[in-house]
Amino acid sequence: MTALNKSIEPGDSPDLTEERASGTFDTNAMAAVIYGSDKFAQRRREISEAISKIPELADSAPLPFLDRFGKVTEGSRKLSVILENIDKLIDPSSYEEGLHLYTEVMGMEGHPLALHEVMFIPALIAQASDEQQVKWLGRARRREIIGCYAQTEMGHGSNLRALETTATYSPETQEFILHSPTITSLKWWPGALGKSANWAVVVANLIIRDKNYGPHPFMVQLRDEDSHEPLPGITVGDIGPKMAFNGGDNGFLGFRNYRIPREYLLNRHAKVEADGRYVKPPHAKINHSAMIRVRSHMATGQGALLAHALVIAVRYSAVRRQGYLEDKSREVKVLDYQTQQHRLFPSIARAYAFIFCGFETIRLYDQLLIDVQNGNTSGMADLHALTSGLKSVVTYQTGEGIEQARMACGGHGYSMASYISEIYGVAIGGCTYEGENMVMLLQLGRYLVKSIEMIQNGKSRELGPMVAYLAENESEIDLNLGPNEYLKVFEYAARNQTWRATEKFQKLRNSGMSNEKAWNQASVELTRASRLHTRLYIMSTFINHVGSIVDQKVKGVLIDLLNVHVTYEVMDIGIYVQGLLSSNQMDLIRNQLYVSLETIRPNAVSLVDSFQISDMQLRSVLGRRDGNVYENLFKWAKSSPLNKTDVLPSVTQYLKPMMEKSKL
Ligand SMILES: CC/C=C\C/C=C\C/C=C\C/C=C\C/C=C\CCCC(=O)SCCNC(=O)CCNC(=O)[C@H](O)C(C)(C)COP(=O)(O)OP(=O)(O)OC[C@H]1O[C@@H](n2cnc3c(N)ncnc32)[C@H](O)[C@@H]1OP(=O)(O)O
Ligand SMILES: Cc1cc2nc3c(=O)[nH]c(=O)nc-3n(C[C@H](O)[C@H](O)[C@H](O)COP(=O)(O)OP(=O)(O)OC[C@H]3O[C@@H](n4cnc5c(N)ncnc54)[C@H](O)[C@@H]3O)c2cc1C
Repeated sequence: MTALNKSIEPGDSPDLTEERASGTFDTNAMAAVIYGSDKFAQRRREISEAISKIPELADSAPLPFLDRFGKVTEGSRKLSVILENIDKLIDPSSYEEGLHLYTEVMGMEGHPLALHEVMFIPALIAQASDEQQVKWLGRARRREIIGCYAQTEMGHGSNLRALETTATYSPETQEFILHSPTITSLKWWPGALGKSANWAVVVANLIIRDKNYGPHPFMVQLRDEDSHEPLPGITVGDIGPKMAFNGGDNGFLGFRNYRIPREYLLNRHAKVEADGRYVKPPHAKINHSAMIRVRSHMATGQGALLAHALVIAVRYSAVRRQGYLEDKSREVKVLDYQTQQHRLFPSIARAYAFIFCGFETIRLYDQLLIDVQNGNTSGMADLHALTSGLKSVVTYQTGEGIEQARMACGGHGYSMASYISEIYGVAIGGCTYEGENMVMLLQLGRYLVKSIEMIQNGKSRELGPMVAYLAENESEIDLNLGPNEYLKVFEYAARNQTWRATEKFQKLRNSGMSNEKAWNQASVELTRASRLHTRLYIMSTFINHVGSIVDQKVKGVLIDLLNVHVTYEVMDIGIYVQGLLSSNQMDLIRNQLYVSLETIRPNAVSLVDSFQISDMQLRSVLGRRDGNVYENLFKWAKSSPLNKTDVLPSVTQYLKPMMEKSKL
């Protein structure tokens, strides 16, 4: 019989082999579900295999032992090896294959092309005219130039309308003059801006004859293409070390009356004619499209980060033995403790849920892109609201899940040998970038309030499908019927909270308070509504996705995982459903959750193995596929640069004299 879990190999820790043998489904079949097709899951495995055959693609040292300079250099070194071998490794026209290659080789600490791929090229695709694409897109795709996306300034990131960088049109020379008038107007944070990029999409206020037309994207050359020196009028550099992404060079950028041709305004949607006439775009917020794209991809991206931490924590929990249950002759795997399962299994469910929900959101984005290219911008507001809420909820919950995974690994989780703190630092960056989470929850809040106002004005029929439930009456809940009933519980909670928050806002406003003050005073309640609405969306896409799965064994275990998800999520929002569920019903759900944890237990390792994250990509001693943790932990510690000598110079120079002095 072939093993269902394809990861069993001789020499593996017997504890992990035992776990893999208890799995009830084929992990390759699950990987096909996670990565969208059997073909792509297979390609991922082939790419990982091909990478492992090129020794220069391996890290030259464990990344945690490198300093900042070493990390930045290592990223560029590996990038050059990738590019020398690219045709052997991937189909260069496949974005997904490229992403897998980069993730595996470069890791998550940042590299010179990260923003080039994630924002610069997408901004050119969405915002450059056909002519401009001929000029720049091919060069960017061939990596003749390295680009970044420079929008945020030292003084302003959230409030785009207050950006200070100006691009003033000069009809005489047909140029824009870029200028940074203050310290706070320096571009600050853009990834790869500091040292790597030689071009940037720069967001600046378009000024024509003293009139400010708001932020617009411009294509700007920053550095000489031969010498890589900054061009005259450009001040650029690295902003220093960060919580994570320290292999990346997030940068600052200032302009001193820096001139670019009129044709460098990215003008697919808005234009400036030679005489200075402004041609309006079809939608006022069309310049935000690069951000909507990244936000649309963040659910899968964050799901993958959560998956990394869970692979580590679940595998380690199956080899870590501590304490006893009934059998006092042998310590128990910590994964057998209910508290450990409660800490980890709902996060496994969330990782799957985020990935599945991400598929749907990316599909919506791809459709919107086609619609917008055809002049139809009607879907923009819906997707903006949805992705604003989604990026906020998935980044926050991913951060929570990763931190729980770290604690689930005890002391060794705190060591960089686990690598979990790096994953955490990267993931929680997402709470801030692409729109600070509270700010984005409030964007969704605006949309929800407007939806309620439509209902109040008798326009329920005009509500989009995602908010139609706000107009429904609640029905009886029978919790024995499965996930769809839990969905109704969530609908109840989201509907109730959205109405309450909206009514609070309206009441304050009707009392004579200004719109802004009333909004501010209702804003915590509004963010709560946005979170519930978003969690409802995540749950419903999870349910729909599981419903569409054909492989019965895979579907069976995903239904078990869905049961963990729905019961955990409903327990987690207990305070919002007190009016709907009795305490007996809450007890019933709590018990269902405990039963579902036990049900999922034999499949826990197979569920995380199915993410098929190679050891190279995981970079974790605790999460190793073979489970041989202890001997490798010792090896890892011995490779610390501090252990190169038995007596450190700092001891000779400072500690020894101190101890000698004390002896006198
Ligand atoms: C496949 C791989 C692809 C992706 C990657 C995958 C995964 C990611 C994982 C890892 C990524 C790794 C590396 C990347 C790392 C970092 C990248 C980070 C890059 C950045 O951070 S770029 C900078 C991002 N900055 C922001 O997000 C700023 C946030 N602020 C805003 O967006 C705006 O200021 C705002 C939306 C909060 C407000 O905008 P505004 O002032 O212009 O508007 P108003 O408040 O006045 O609202 C007016 C009106 O307009 C509506 N509106 C706003 N935006 C939109 C929109 N985009 N579309 C449609 N409608 C919009 C708003 O709702 C209002 O409507 P109303 O009807 O009046 O209520
Ligand atoms: C790792 C990383 C990578 C980045 N990469 C890029 C990049 O490539 N390109 C780029 O241009 N930028 C980038 N950024 C910048 C990022 O997009 C901004 O930092 C982000 O949009 C938040 O803006 P801010 O820093 O101005 O936060 P602030 O707005 O100053 O937030 C501070 C606090 O104020 C609150 N707040 C602000 N406004 C409101 C409001 N209206 N209502 C209620 N509360 C409010 C926030 O909730 C938060 O608690 C990156 C940032 C990070 C961390």
